[in-house]
Amino acid sequence: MNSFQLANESSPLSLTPNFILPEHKRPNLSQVTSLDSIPIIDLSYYDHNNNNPSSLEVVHNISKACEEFGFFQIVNHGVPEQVCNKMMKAITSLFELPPEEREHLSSTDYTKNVRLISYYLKVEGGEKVKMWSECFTHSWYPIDDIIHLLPEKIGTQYREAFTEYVKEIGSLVKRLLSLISIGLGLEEDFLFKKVGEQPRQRAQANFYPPCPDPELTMGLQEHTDLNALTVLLQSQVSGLQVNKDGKWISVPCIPNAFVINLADQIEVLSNGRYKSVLHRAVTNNVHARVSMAMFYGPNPNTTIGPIQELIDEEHPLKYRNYHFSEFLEEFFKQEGKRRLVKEAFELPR
Ligand SMILES: O=C(O)CCC(=O)C(=O)O
Ligand SMILES: [Fe+2]
Repeated sequence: MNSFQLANESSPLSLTPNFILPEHKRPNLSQVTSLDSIPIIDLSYYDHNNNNPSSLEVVHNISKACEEFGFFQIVNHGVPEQVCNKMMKAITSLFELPPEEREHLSSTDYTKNVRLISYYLKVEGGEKVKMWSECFTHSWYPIDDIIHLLPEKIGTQYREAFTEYVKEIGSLVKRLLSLISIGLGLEEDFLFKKVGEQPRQRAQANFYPPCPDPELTMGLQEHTDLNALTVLLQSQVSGLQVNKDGKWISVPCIPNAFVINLADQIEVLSNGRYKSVLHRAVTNNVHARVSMAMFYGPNPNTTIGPIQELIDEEHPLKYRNYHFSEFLEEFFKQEGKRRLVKEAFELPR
């Protein structure tokens, strides 16, 4: 795959035109603020068997983060550091394979379970501008069915690391969904039951090589995640930015933390109370950056719509009910555009 070719050998600091965004789509990095920050939540203060003040505070802080930012980081979450490190190493090795060895994985067919993709943005005139990233994506449920789909070529290292990682993330997601359910005033297993029967789970390993001019291009264009909840692990190189009240704020790298991102289905289920917010990944010209997004979403046959208990006079019904498969269809229809997927299911005011 020739994703990161430069304009010519003698001028390595110029990008080929197919990576250069029109001016109004560029990251405008000088405008990004680090004054505001997404909350950091220490999960060790939560005791499942005890309604003590510190447990209630954890639930409260998560709920507040979901309302105000749609994003938070968690520390002391119980996932062993070495499991995460192994996963990051395996992803790095995958993207270090010579292009000809990973080329056969790339595909634009989104019905293919395992594939390497390059995202793009369609600009005026229908032209495609490539993002400065490569993403390796596949499902993660049920893990025993997936693991043999991961090609031999990418090695046992990834398979082994992923098998361990997935178990940890599976139970972390369950804990997070119960904390989020309690925060919404629901039974603690509510969201897990709603999303959890044969969920649609996708993993996406993102790779952002150093970019000669980070002001001209983007690692991943602004988007919201289409699933219910995303658990993101990032290497110690910053690049993720979250939109808060129209301003971009950067997400600092904290050792052994996960970034938790509420996605579209929870926004809809919570009738708009919890936010699925725009985020993007920018590049830098020094270090390669790697991240692993674990997307957790409903089965395509699941009916999604605002939870009855969260609708009242003050919070009138905001979205119509739909099968998640309809949502996916709309999502793929908007490929390459600034996606407005959940907006397509909003009810008129
Ligand atoms: O690399 C990142 O930090 C962001 C990744 C992301 O937003 C995604 O994979 O949906
Ligand atoms: Fe995302």
